[in-house]
Amino acid sequence: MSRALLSLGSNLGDRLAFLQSAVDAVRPAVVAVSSVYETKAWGVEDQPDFLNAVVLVDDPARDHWDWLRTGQAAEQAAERVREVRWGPRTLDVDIVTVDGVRSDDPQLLLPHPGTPERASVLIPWLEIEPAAVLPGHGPVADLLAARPASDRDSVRLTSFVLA
Ligand SMILES: Nc1ncnc2c1ncn2[C@@H]1O[C@H](COP(=O)(O)OP(=O)(O)OP(=O)(O)O)[C@@H](O)[C@H]1O
Ligand SMILES: Nc1nc2c(c(=O)[nH]1)N=C(CO)CN2
Repeated sequence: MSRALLSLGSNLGDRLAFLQSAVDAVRPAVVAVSSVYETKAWGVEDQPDFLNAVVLVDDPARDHWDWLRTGQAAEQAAERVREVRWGPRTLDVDIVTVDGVRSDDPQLLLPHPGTPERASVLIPWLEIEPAAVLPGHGPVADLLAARPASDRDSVRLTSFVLA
């Protein structure tokens, strides 16, 4: 069993199409896909708004490294150019959690260390798993409640739909 939560982000080009391409890359394993949210950029703030979503996947045949490779292949297919840390990108696929796996390998940190601070991940995650728990950090609802209101307000539900 390997159940993973992937976070998807795009702020360059046809953002919705790039998010859809990531969902397509994991299609047979998809358990749930969140709505699409438009979010103010964190990290490097002077860049276009992102579209963000999360997808829950399950495939007993895959381990956490397989999910990383799949995400990176989707990023490459989106012709992502790696330039600035936290800078603009056609597609970002982060592996948020894989079962209860903890990893401090820099190639695959699990859970993804940015998660507790990112309303752009916590809000869509709660939408599809209201009782979600981030291993080592506690209930996702509590993590979101701990964020300043400005963070929560920087995430807006859109009417875009991922198929
Ligand atoms: N949980 C993870 N999910 C995806 N990539 C990870 C994870 N942990 C470590 N990495 C590594 O991070 C690198 C990718 O970094 P990337 O350029 O996407 O960072 P970023 O998206 O700018 O920042 P952040 O990781 O804080 O969202 C890859 O080399 C990958 O191996
Ligand atoms: N709102 C938002 N901001 C970001 C995002 C993202 O997905 N959403 N990804 C980044 C690069 O990792 C940098 N900043």
